Amino acid sequence: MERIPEVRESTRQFPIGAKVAHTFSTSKKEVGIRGFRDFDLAVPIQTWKGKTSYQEEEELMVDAGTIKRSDDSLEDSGSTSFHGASHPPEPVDTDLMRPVYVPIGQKKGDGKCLVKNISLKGPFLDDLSIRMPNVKPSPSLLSPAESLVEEPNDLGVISSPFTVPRPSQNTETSLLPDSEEKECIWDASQPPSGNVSPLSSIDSIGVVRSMSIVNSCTSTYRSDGLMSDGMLSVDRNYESTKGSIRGDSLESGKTSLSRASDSSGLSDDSNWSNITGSANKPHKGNDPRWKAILAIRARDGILGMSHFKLLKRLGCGDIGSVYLSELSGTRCYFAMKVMDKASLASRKKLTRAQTEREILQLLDHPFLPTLYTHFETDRFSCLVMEYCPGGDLHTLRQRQPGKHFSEYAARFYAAEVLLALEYLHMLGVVYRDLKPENVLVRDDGHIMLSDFDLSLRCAVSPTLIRTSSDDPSKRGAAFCVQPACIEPTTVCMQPACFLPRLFPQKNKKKTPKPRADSGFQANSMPELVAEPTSARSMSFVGTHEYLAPEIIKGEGHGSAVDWWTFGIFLHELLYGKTPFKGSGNRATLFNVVGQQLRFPDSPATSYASRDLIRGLLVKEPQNRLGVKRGATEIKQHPFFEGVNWALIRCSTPPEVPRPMEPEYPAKYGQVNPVGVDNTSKKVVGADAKSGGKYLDFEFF
Ligand SMILES: Nc1ncnc2c1ncn2[C@@H]1O[C@H](COP(=O)(O)OP(=O)(O)OP(=O)(O)O)[C@@H](O)[C@H]1O
Repeated sequence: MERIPEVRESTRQFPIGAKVAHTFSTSKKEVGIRGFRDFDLAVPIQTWKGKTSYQEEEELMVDAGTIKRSDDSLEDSGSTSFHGASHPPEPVDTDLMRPVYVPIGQKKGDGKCLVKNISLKGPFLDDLSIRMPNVKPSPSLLSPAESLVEEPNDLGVISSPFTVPRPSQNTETSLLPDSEEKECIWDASQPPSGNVSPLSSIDSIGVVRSMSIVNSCTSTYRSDGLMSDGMLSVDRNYESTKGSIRGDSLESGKTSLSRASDSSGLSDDSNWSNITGSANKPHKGNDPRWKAILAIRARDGILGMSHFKLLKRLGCGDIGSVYLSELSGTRCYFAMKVMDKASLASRKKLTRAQTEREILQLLDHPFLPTLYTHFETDRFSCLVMEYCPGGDLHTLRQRQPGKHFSEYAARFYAAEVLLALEYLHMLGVVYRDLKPENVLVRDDGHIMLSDFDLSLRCAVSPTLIRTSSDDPSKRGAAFCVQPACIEPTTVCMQPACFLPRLFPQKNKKKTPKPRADSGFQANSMPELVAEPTSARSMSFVGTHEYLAPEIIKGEGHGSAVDWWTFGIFLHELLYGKTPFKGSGNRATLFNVVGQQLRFPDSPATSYASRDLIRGLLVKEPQNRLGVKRGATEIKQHPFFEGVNWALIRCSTPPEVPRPMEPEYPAKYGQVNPVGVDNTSKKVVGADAKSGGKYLDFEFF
């Protein structure tokens, strides 16, 4: 059983002006804070409050053990400045996610140290001791060995003194300015390439440590093969301000949060939209919306705001608002996500927006959104996507008797989501934000997984595993060995849809065997394993009730988080609630990490469904169902027995939304984002907000 983490009752906060101790004790043990000299410092200075967005950075100074505001003088050559809280520290509260703000930086030429970023660490005692291997103290503070390290420049910013372990896997570098902060991912199966800073190491307690530094990260390779460090991350806006209430339920409004890195600039590749054709989406060839887009493009050259009528706001997310829009005169409807570029920049959400766009560009799958075009105006960045009139699964669930889906419906939606996740993993995309709110229902009742701004892009090497009955070692490689999901009486067999002719089912009820033994059924079936199992991120990303334990614990996470969230998702569909929800976010996170999974007494569910959820909600990611062979092994679970994976898109969904009303414009009028005249493509002034033919509304 897992240890229930202790609360850091004795964590101190340091108000401005306070003297900062070099060490302090906790209820568990003394945690070393070796002081500013080494920049080996963990200073909790600010309590994070649930929905607070820290947008305006304000420098706080740590000066010889004293925290000051940035407007105080920085004369002392030993001073360290760091971006800290945006307002004075508040009294200590009991919020679980109290961050430990860690200044990191480097000495400037004048002896001052500008620290660019801070990191929010997890809630546990171990997080208090944070090694800061990236930081280059002043020569006078260095040991002789450390003095050999290359000197920092004197620009006052970290220029990139550290080595990205696997640059080829950092997929976010292409369009961003050098000074961007980026999430750094790495392949945990490989030692880092290039020069690792001699200062890189794991801390004394062996806890994964990572810091966000401008455009760089550092890594440590542990002898057990796990990367212990290497993260580019800072986002104090890590809880989105969305939190909207959907449906009538108290548990609605799950909020995505992100401590992943954000950037301060977005590339303007406005040409991109107009080279996006069906060429990279071969399955869209017969789509009338593609044809309409292409026809306009052939006629007018490029597509822009003036080609669309915005009819209705569908919703508002953390990085933009989504509008139902019509490609004028075509009766083709789209969902247009409109993002205010200045707002993105000021809120450091540009990287998220860019990630989402890049991922959308990749997709061509029936259960994932089609990005029809993208364009930029002076003020806005717009993504034109497929419109889903059926709302989201959260709302749909609220309408079900007992506010939960039948097992039949849950299986259907879960199966489609599973295929979407499988496809994403094949593309090297870890989705990270699965929840019913993000599963939209198309006009035909099939699903569409939406919202990729929290996703992680990483490298993946799809592998075709050919097993052979006469090669036991290879045979084993294709088997799903997930003891955690297997109870003594359980058999994980190939579902019927995988067995026609090829693999006759063998008395599975009479002779239950562990799944490892049942793997013989696949003894000649080639299997594609396309799971980005080695990618690791240190970001704190997701939605409280859906966060995987490894994310909460800050251990580094990879694609297994999607299988965890898939388990929570299935639980919510079947029972109408998530399994670890507590009285607040703090309690929820504790439950996720430490509480055993227990199923509600009602509604009654099948053993197979519970077994699957149990297998997915294994706290240790390495033992979780799906982690070895991805969706393939989940598809083979008995819960999905009978699912015809290849033809599921042709099956009849549990519910089909009412047909779309044809006269949207008449009903809704035409609406327009504030400041945009989509007939002239000009940004118009404040006058345009009042009156006129457009309805105006705010963005965020
Ligand atoms: N393709 C679509 N069709 C119909 N409605 C959509 C579509 N895409 C988004 N929406 C609606 O717009 C809302 C905002 O979506 P958006 O993806 O911007 O943010 P989000 O899902 O709320 O999350 P986040 O804050 O993480 O971006 C959604 O909640 C959904 O109701």
